[in-house]
Formats: sequence, C-alpha cells, structure tokens
Amino acid sequence: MSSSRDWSVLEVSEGTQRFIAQMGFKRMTPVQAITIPLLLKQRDVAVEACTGSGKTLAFLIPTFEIMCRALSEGVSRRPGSLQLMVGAAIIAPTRELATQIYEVFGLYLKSAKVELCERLSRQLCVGGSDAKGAAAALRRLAAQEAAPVPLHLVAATPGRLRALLALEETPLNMKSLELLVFDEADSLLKLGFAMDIQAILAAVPKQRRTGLFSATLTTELQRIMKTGMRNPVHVCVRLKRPGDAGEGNQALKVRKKQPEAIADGSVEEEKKPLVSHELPTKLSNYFLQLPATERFGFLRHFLQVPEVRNGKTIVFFLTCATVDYFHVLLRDLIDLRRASKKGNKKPDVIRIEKLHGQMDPTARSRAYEKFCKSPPEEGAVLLATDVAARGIDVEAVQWIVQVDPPTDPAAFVHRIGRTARAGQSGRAVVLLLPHEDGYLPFLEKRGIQLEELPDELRVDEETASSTLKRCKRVVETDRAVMLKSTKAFLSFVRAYQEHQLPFLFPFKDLDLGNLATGYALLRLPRIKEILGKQVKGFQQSQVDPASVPFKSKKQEKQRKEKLAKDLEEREKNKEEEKKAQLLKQKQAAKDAAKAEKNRTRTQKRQAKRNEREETWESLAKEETLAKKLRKGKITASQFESRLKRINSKESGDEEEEAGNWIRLFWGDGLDLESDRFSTLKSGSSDQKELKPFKNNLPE
Ligand SMILES: Nc1ncnc2c1ncn2[C@@H]1O[C@H](COP(=O)(O)OP(=O)(O)OP(=O)(O)O)[C@@H](O)[C@H]1O
Repeated sequence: MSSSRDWSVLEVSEGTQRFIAQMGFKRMTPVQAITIPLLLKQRDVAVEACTGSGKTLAFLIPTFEIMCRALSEGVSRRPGSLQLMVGAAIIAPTRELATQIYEVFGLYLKSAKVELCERLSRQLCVGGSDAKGAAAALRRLAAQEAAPVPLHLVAATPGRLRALLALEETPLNMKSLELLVFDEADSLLKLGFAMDIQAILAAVPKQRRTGLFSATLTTELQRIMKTGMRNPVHVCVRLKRPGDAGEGNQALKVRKKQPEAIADGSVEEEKKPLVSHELPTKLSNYFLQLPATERFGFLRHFLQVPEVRNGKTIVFFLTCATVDYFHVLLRDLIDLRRASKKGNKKPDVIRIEKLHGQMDPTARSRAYEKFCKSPPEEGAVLLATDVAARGIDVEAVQWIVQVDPPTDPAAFVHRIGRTARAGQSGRAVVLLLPHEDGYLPFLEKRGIQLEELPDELRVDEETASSTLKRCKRVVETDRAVMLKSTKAFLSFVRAYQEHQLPFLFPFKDLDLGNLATGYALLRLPRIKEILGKQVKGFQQSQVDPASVPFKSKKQEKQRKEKLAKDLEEREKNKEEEKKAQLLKQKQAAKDAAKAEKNRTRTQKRQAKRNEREETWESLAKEETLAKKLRKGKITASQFESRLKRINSKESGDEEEEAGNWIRLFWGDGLDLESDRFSTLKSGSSDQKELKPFKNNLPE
C-alpha cells in the first residue's frame, strides 16, 4: 500500500523520477509531500518547515516540472533578441545559498537526462562582480542560443537580480516567468531587502506562481501579503512528538490556511502564547554561562576536544570584525602551533576558515568551498557571521557554537539548524555572559529548551586564563592583530548597543572592563561608550601600543617609512610655526609702537592719570581687606577670593599677584612657610589647613 509520502504518489516526469532515484531518497519528507502537489496544482504557497527538512526540493521539483511543461507548450522570443527567457526565479538572501540552489538544480538536470533537459538551463546571478559585466556575459550567451530557445532557471540574490532587471538593456526576459520562489522568505521580506524585492516584484508578470519558504515564517505573515500572492496556502509542518494527542512520533501535522483568511491578512494564530518554531528532532541544545574573560579560552579548548574535532563546526559571532580577529588568533593558536610542533613553518591542514559579508568575494568563495570540501575527520571550523546562518547545507556539521547570541531572535533557530539536518544528529551550544541569563526563559517560551553544557566539554579557569595570556602575547607582538583586536572590540560594543532584544541584552550591564580583557586589548580605546565611565576589571598592558611592530616585514617597512615621513613633516611644521610666531610678535610690537606714537600728549597724560588712580583705588581696597583679616572678621580663604576679585581687572597671573601682594603688605616680618603659602595660593578653602598661617599673622 502506498503512503502519502511515497514518491510514486506524485505525477512527475521521468526526468524527476530519475533524479530522485539517483539521490537515493526513499520517501518524500513531510514538507515535500504537502508542497510539491500544491505547486504542481498551480497554487501559491507560504511554507514553514523546520531547518534541514528538505524545502529546497519541495520547490525545485515543481520548478523543473513547470518549466518542462512550459517548454512543451512552446516558449517564443523575438528573433535576434539578446535576452534569456526566464522560466523560474529563485531568490535567496546570500550568495552561498543561491549558489547551493543553483548547484542542486545542476545535479537535477544532469541526472534527469530527458530530451527537454537540453532546453533547460540555469543561471547564477549573485553579487561580487560588476553587474554590467555580468549582464554583457548573459547577453553574449543569449546571442549564441539556437532556436528553439531554452528556458532558464535563475538563482539570484535580490540586489543582483534587481540590478540586472533595472538595466536599460536587461539580459533577462521575465515574460515567460512561471514561478517565483523566495527562499528564507522572512529574511528577504525584512527591511534590508525591501527595495530590491519591490523592484523585482514590479518586473515580473502578475500571472505567475509564488512560493515562500522558511523555517521561521509565521512572524512575517503580514509582509507576505505584499508579495502579490494569489489564493495562497499557508503550509506549516510540525512533527507530532510523544505526548501530543493523536498520532505517534514523526507523524505529520499540517496546517493549511483558508485562502480567504490569508488574503485579508487575518491569519489565525495557533493557540500558543508566543511564536514557536519547529526544531530538528535529533538536535541537542546546550548553553554555557561564562564571563567575557573566559570565552576565548573556552573556544580554543573546545575546538581541540576530540569529540568536537571529529566533525565540522560552525562558530557564530556578532560582527565581521570579531570574526576577523578570532580567526587570526585561532589560526595562530591552533593551526600554526600544530604545524610548528611538527617542525613545519606553514600548517599542512588549515582547519579554521572564516566567512562574513565584508570579505573579498573571491576569498569568501574560496574559504566556504574549503570548509565544505574538507574531510570531516580533519575537524574543519568555520567562523562566521549570520551570513552562514540560513539555508546552507554542509555535510558532517556536528557542532554549532554561538559565541555571541544573535541580535535577531529568528536567527537562533536558523544558526542551530546548520546541524542535525535531514534526520541526522547534531549539537549546538550558546555562550551567555553572566547578565544574559534572561535569554534562557525567553527561548523556553518559544519552545527551545537548553541544557547546561556537560562538564567534560568545559574549560577550567586556569586553562582559560593561560590561553588568554598566550592570546595577549600574539596581540603584543603583531601590530596587525593588535589593530584587529581594537576594531573587533569596538564593533562588538556598537553592535551590542543595537541589540534587537535590549531588555535581555542590556548595554548598561555589559562589563566593558572584562570584555576588553577578554579581547586581550592593550589599552581601552577612547570611545564615547567608555569615556567618563569607571571601567573596572581591566589592566592595561606594559607594552606600549605605539611600539608594537607588524609581523609582516613588508607592512613593518611601510609603517616605519610612514613614521619617518610624519616626523619629518612635523619638524617642518614646527619650524614654520616658530617663524610665523616670530613674525606675529614683530608685527604686534610694530603696531603698539605706532599706536603709542600716534597718541596726543593730552591722551598720554590722561592715561597716566587713570593708571595712578586705579592703583590707589585697589591699594585702598586691599588695605581694608587686610584689616578685616587681621581682626578675624573674614577668613583667609574669603580674604584671598576677595583679593582675587579686586585684582581680576589687572592683567597677569592672578595667583602670582596675590602672593606678591602678601609679601609686600606684611613685609619680611611675616614668617611664611612656603608650603602653607602655596596652600593659600592654590586657593584651598580648608580652614584647618590654613590655621598655622593665620596664627602667624601679626596683630
Ligand atoms: N526526501 C528526502 N529524503 C532524504 N533526504 C532529503 C530529502 N530531501 C532532501 N533531503 C536532504 O536533506 C538535506 C536538507 O535539505 P534542504 O537543504 O532542502 O533543507 P531546508 O529545509 O531547505 O533547510 P533550511 O531551512 O536550513 O534551509 C539536504 O542534504 C538534502 O539533500
């Protein structure tokens, strides 16, 4: 008897059957069993199913079938046109994911081997190269196409597809587009991509099928309405677990929404207090609470544990700069050290790779490919930002480490979903700072329960601290690493301030001193987040950052040359400043002499008279004050402040004036201890301090 998940229940072409047989997939996954027939029946779908549950084939199989159908119905284009006819467009948020989809479709075409396949083609449209150059290449391809025209599947990132469609002579003809798929739809529909998606939607025909796919779709349902879907079905695949009423474990529970309800946006919510997402059944989820000072020590130790080393690991950080920094440190402390133990200068096997959005496109592709292709027993590690959080399907990933929890709450589910895919087992751990424990109940309410990481995988305080010392030595001996350390710290602090869950990750509770220690900084950077604050728990290094050289000889030479040039320039500027100062002084003297010369005799006489009067007036005031002080009517500090006020009109150093005056008025008979005198001069209002001075005053 055939079950609803047997491939045989699908009415698909021989090509698809051949591909499925080649892949060795015995049965459809639940999401495939529901979604493929719906798309084949021309329905629009919004599909939410757990990470690693086979959503890619849930849209690629219908894509292939629909394109074959369109080909057999005859696709035409203007003779001599330099445009490619696009039958389906799959949009994904990152170039790695778009490439993955493109490659799976390539495999599909290769295995399907039907006659029509010769007229099915695929194009990858992702950033990294000049859009105009890419468009020219596509146009050249179109010029070579023979009749009857092939139909293309385009796997693209939103920015690149938008750019190609916006060109005056766009190489893509979207008139024959039958199917538009948004993979990781919730992230594509968020603000960052909104403009791109709107432009793409405006450029594709209204008469098309649309599919939205993600493991976390429910939160974005309102935005889904804006993608021009017609009569969509909301498919939410949940596996019944033991304890659920009804069928046993692994049974399929599908929610198909009424089209009317979807169309007006009033989608019925499940009767649960908060949005919860399905997690892979064989995923073990852990947490570890650690102070910032022990995090790097833990990470280094953890990646060396045999249990972790026998598979691949993806480590997530908050920012590109933190990925860069911890990448050089871990390469130094793991790859290079392992090589030097063997007497090699360069590591024979590079275990630690990195991936983030600010990398040069070629380096980014190379690093990702290396990670994907490296044998699992070599224990490859990929340090990444959320660029690797969604969709990527790498074999043998056994551990996910989240050094920094994600700022986007949905990203947690996607990050941990890079392991335990397609029914395999996998483990994930998230590190939390001491003040971040509110994240645990937050996750629990969303159906994600975490256990504490077992002891054997942890690191003791002593090892963590000695690793940090080694890390500091690397920072103190290579300027490139030192600069990266500060940049990483700053980027982390700034990203933390922008957290989407500020009530769970409050910036005011972030221990900046410990964090700076954990980042092995030599000095605290002078940033507005730190200036004026009392930062505890940080001890600055004995090493002067200005003296730290670059390890790379070329960079160090360049630095020294620049330093010498700067010094020369400064000296030159100093000379010029001196000359300018001298000129200014000369000019001022000249001007004064000229003004003096121009004064009339009456003016000069009047000025002298005024000067004399002022002097007498102030002397009289000072005498009165001194009398009051001697009679004890005013205190020494009052005396001094009033004296200052009297003398404030006079030019010169007020305090010096006050000191001179005291000497002048009480004469040499007054035995002023120099330190007491200076206390008075510095304007202390402390009466006790001044007592000996007061006692010495002549009556
Ligand atoms: N019917 C099937 N039986 C067994 N394995 C399958 C089947 N369909 C797909 N797979 C495999 O499952 C793995 C995960 O599939 P896929 O990448 O499509 O997951 P996904 O649901 O898109 O995950 P994510 O939400 O992380 O993007 C792939 O390695 C794929 O080859």
